[in-house]
Amino acid sequence: MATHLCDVFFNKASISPPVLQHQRRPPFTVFATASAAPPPSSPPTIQAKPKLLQIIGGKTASWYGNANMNSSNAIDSFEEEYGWADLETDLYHWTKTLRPVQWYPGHIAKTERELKEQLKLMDVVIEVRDARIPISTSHPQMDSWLGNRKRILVLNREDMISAADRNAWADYYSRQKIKVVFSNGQLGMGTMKLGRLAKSVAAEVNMKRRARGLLPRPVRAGIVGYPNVGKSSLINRLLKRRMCPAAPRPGVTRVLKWVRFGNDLELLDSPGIIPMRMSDQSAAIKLAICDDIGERSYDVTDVAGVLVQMLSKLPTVDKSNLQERYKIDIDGRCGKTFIHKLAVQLFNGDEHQAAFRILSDFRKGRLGVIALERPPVHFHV
Ligand SMILES: Nc1nc2c(ncn2[C@@H]2O[C@H](COP(=O)(O)OP(=O)(O)OP(=O)(O)O)[C@@H](O)[C@H]2O)c(=O)[nH]1
Repeated sequence: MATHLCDVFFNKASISPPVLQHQRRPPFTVFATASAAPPPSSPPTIQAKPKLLQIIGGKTASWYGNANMNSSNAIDSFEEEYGWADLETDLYHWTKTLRPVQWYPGHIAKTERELKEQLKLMDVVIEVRDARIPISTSHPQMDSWLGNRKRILVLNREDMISAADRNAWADYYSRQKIKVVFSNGQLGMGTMKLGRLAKSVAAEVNMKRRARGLLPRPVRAGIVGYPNVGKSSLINRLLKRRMCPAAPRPGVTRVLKWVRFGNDLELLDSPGIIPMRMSDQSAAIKLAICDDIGERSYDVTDVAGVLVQMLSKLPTVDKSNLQERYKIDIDGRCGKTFIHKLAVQLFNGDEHQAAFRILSDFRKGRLGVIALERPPVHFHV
């Protein structure tokens, strides 16, 4: 008999989880040569959870509601509190027994093949990630595909995370000397900076061409990333024209398309790519929650159940808002019970509809600005 989501929650203590994805994956280096990608097939190592969670991002333990404590008190109390690493451990156990999330439609396989070819033409790659889940939207093979090619990292949907989340990520990447642009593809914030950065790369490329006696040419920038992270919207914002189809569901862009941006740049819009096998199911469930993977790949009730449990545990979420919105107690022990209650209350017992309502509220930002990831505890410099 399949283990129920709630049983998993209560029985997790006896099992050791593997090292979580965000603790495994080393960062890449932008505009540089270092940092080899981890072999995609390397088996997960078992590692004990660190005793003390170090906060990256120059933030103090006040993140967790202890604003007035001195540092030693803060650390003592912080150790006792539930943090991001605990959440990842729980997530591993919650997702372990659920139907695996897998999505690799034909157009993605085709895109992957074509992108590898087009990469040879690109002077710079603009990699777009979802700011709510920058780790889960980083493709494990991207480093090996790109090699030493110049790269600009964009965390899009910045409007969906808090200033504290943003600061934590900005600090995390700046410590690794990675240039990151935060953007809002819907309203256009960050696109001017992105345009400037891409054009400065263009200038560099053409300087080198001139030095070799070649005529200048428009620089080619490929925009790549997971489905539905906002690639086409960013291009439309950059061009100030609706040149690429954009819609609130993954898999809208189906073909690669070059468009011209001024005299200096050519931009390639590409369909979202995703690994053929999602070995990290915690990451996969976050993609499903954020609508960054096709809906046919997951069970909506399972995914909404995990979301409820995450919301009830996340140190940055105000639980009273949720209770007020749905008029149901949220205690974090069983997301599916919550969904069942909501179904009875509002949808004549239809749990699918109730689950969909919760996911849609989260995706539309009705539950507040909520990031599902924070920078890893330890990282390579
Ligand atoms: N809230 C918010 N929504 C955004 C942002 N950027 C894009 N969107 C919305 O997200 C949805 C997906 O955007 P697209 O530009 O189609 O995403 P894509 O990465 O090209 O998607 P694929 O075609 O699946 O590869 C659209 O409904 C956009 O309006 C953003 O910064 N904030």
